[in-house]
Amino acid sequence: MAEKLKNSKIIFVVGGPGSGKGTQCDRIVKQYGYTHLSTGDLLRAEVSSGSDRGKTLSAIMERGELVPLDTVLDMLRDAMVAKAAVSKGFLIDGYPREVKQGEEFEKKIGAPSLLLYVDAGSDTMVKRLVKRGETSGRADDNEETIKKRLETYYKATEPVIALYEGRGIVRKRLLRVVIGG
Ligand SMILES: Nc1ccn([C@H]2C[C@H](O)[C@@H](COP(=O)(O)OP(=O)(O)OP(=O)(O)O)O2)c(=O)n1
Ligand SMILES: Nc1nc2c(ncn2[C@@H]2O[C@H](COP(=O)(O)OP(=O)(O)O)[C@@H](O)[C@H]2O)c(=O)[nH]1
Ligand SMILES: [Mg+2]
Repeated sequence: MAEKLKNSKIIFVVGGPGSGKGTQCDRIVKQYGYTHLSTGDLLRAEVSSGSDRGKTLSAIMERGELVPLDTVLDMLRDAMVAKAAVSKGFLIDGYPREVKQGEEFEKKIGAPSLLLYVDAGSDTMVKRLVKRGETSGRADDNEETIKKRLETYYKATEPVIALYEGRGIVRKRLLRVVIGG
């Protein structure tokens, strides 16, 4: 199945909760026409479907914890395969959330050519999320869950950035030349 994805360009978009990943991805899609896949959105779609799996996921997300690796990776791969034929490249928003997620992705799908790091201070992230919570309807945009999400981010996700920095593919801004036009 992953055969179809062999030549796909992949960009990981990583940053804390509320750092602006979704906002940056929308801008990149408008300019470059990449396919934006947010793993958080894929998970929320499963929750809204009302399935048993969705109910388990929703409880994990409300605790601000990470969903089991295989669940996210299967959903992500299915979504990528569905778009492979028409996509110029993929913006994978909110993934990997932990080093292991990155390793498994590379084994099953392929290596990213770039990691876009969306950086924001924790006070800024909290303020934005509380504000977004006024209208987002998201069960995890409340102060208690936001605190947990930040803890999870600093503990599990920041090491992902260090890993890819070691490979020299982390960028804080996207240059036109990098994304190829
Ligand atoms: N690879 C992933 C992606 C998401 N999640 C879970 C934990 C997150 O807290 C929740 C929501 O994911 P989002 O990416 O939507 O969450 P963020 O906290 O980054 O918020 P945002 O929409 O602001 O990016 O889903 C996960 O376990 N594994
Ligand atoms: N002031 C300001 N707000 C932003 C910026 N980028 C995103 N936001 C807001 O911050 C909130 C979180 O952004 P979002 O893109 O959903 O972040 P994500 O959680 O990383 O996907 C939203 O309400 C955005 O409107 C920015 O550059 N400046
Ligand atoms: Mg988002």
